[in-house]
Amino acid sequence: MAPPNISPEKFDLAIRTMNGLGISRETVSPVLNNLLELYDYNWEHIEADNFLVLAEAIFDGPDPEIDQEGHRRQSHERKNLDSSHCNKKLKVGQQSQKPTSKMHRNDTAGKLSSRSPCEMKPTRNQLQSSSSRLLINKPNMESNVVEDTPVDENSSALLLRGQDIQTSESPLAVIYPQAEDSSHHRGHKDARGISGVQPAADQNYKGVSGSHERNTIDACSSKALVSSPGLSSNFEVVLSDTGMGKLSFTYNSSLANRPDLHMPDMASVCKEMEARCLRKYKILDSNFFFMNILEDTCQCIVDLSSESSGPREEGIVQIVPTMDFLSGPSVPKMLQSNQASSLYMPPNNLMMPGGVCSSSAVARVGQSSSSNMQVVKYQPTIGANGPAHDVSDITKGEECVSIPIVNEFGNGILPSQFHYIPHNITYQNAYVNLSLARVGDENCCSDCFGDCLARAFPCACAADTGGVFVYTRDGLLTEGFLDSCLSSNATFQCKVCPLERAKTKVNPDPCKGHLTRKFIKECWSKCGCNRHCGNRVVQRGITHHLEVFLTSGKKGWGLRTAEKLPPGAFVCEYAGEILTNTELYDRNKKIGKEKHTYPLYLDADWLTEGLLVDDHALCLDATFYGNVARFINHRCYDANLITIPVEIETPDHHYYHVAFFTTKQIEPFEELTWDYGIEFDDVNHPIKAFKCCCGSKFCKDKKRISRSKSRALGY
Ligand SMILES: C[S@@+](CC[C@H](N)C(=O)[O-])C[C@H]1O[C@@H](n2cnc3c(N)ncnc32)[C@H](O)[C@@H]1O
Repeated sequence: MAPPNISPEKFDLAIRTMNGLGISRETVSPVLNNLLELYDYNWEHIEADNFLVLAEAIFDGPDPEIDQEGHRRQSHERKNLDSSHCNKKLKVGQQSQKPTSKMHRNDTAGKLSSRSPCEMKPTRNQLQSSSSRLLINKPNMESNVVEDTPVDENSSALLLRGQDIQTSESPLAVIYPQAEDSSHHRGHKDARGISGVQPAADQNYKGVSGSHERNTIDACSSKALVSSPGLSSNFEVVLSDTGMGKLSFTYNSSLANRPDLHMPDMASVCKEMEARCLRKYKILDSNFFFMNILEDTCQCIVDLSSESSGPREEGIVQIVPTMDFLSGPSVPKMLQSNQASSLYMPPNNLMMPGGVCSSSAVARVGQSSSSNMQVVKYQPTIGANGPAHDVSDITKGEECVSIPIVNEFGNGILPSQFHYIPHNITYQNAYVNLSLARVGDENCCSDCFGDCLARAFPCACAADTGGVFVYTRDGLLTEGFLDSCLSSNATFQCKVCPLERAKTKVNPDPCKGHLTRKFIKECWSKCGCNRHCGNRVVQRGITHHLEVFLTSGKKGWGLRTAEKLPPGAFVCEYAGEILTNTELYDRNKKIGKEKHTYPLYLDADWLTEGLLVDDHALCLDATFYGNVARFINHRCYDANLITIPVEIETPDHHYYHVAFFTTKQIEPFEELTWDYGIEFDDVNHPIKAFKCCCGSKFCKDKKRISRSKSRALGY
């Protein structure tokens, strides 16, 4: 009961606030009474900072009697400390001058010293420096415990959250070993397999949340890690050649002595973290891998640690050894631990716990324990982490129509990751002059209105195509134009083309020649017509129903139409990053010959470009940023699509669009194909040609044909 001479409301509030910390009324009452007496029933000091003085007085007591419920709540709270709490703890640790486990050690809870109230009231700094037992946090409205407590939400007052398990040692990260029930991980992994299917992931999340509550890991940071050499309780993520950067996950030293201590394997930690991220941060992306976060963190440190303002060196960080459970294209290439020493030289002078070790020791670490991770420099691969696919619409709403991903094999496989872009975007050095000033009167029809195709006479925009529009009123290519495109397959041997000129430098191959191309010239924004003008087809984007589908053969993914298409119909343009040829060579060198890449030279007018050099010649690369065209597979000669260069916003043909049109009528669910113009016997090409499975009777891949003939003959 509150003494009669004090406000029962205030007394109750103090009790409730302490209750919120798991401290019983029986414990609080005598301490509060003593405090009131000490402070002459002046509530101001006691109420300050959400009864900080009261809580401190209780915790400074010899044996604060915390009731069973309080214990339960406290341990529950401890297990649920999230990283934001830990960050606050970090601040506390940084401010700390000399950690002591208690304030006023000689005082007792029930009998406070006779110092004056001013002397008695600990300053916030004092309190913080005493925080090795007290975790101090702002009111956390997410916690049930604190929610019960009336707290001024606007107040930045600190709230004591009960006794903390922290010791005065403050490891960079503390991982409490848990006996894991792995069953829920399996569920999570399964959910990951069906990318983009949100309900499944969500279901799984609900299913495992209870067990996660019990297994929550405290991960607090406060100051530099003091790790014991030889102690096997470390995860190491070492960065950079010099070993200057390092992520280290180490057991709290008090736990390191526990007999049941064991280092969980990294795979389990990653799985658990993925489950937690799903639960806590609602990361439903089925392609989310915790290892990628670690890798990104390392990459970020590497990036920020360099003063160089040069272009970002991607993929500098690689984590070894392999994490078998992490498979799929989004995962950075993980090396098998036994490959680590042979394929990738570990960095010299790698910092290890307790000092610098030799590279052979590092190699041993890489090979020996799945708990240790090294990060070594390697040949960059670009775009290791990519966005997840939306299986219902790979375009993510970027096009006027949805284009689903269809896998009829039920194996859950999805296309490799890339960023969907409906239009080309410059990568870095490519120069595309889009200025209005460059579009002269002869290159636009500013005096037109409405639909140019409705005019009695073709406008200026038809001049390039012989004074006739190439489109019909139905939005199809005219038969005449389509035929002329199909028949203009003569190649020209260019003596001055960028490929030829560059052959002694990066690319040693002589130019094999290019097709002479007919251009489409569309009306554009500088014209007077409207967006629905019949001479604007490609720029309006995809209109037909298409599907990205997994082919039954060895071609991987392909593109097909879901509707019947007439000849001359626009399907899509080839969208990707606009690169200079030099950038493409560099990129391909890094990617390696074996990987799928999606480049396309913008070579349709190289003949008239004069002394075009590789730094200026352009190409499109849809490997990392692209649209559905990147899925169109090759077919030798009798493909049902043709690419046609399209001039829209730039009057010269240095940069242009590449559009796919149907060459014939195409039935619903027929695969869309185009002839890449590949020379399958060209062994010198920087990109190794695939084994063609186009199925055409005109197939150019002679090796494949002889192989299949041999098979048919039983050799
Ligand atoms: C532009 S991508 C086409 C999309 C690719 N199939 C995919 O799964 O992402 C080109 C790659 O597809 C494969 N490909 C395309 N046409 C093929 C064909 N006729 N036979 C075998 N593989 C083919 C080759 O691996 C080639 O490098």
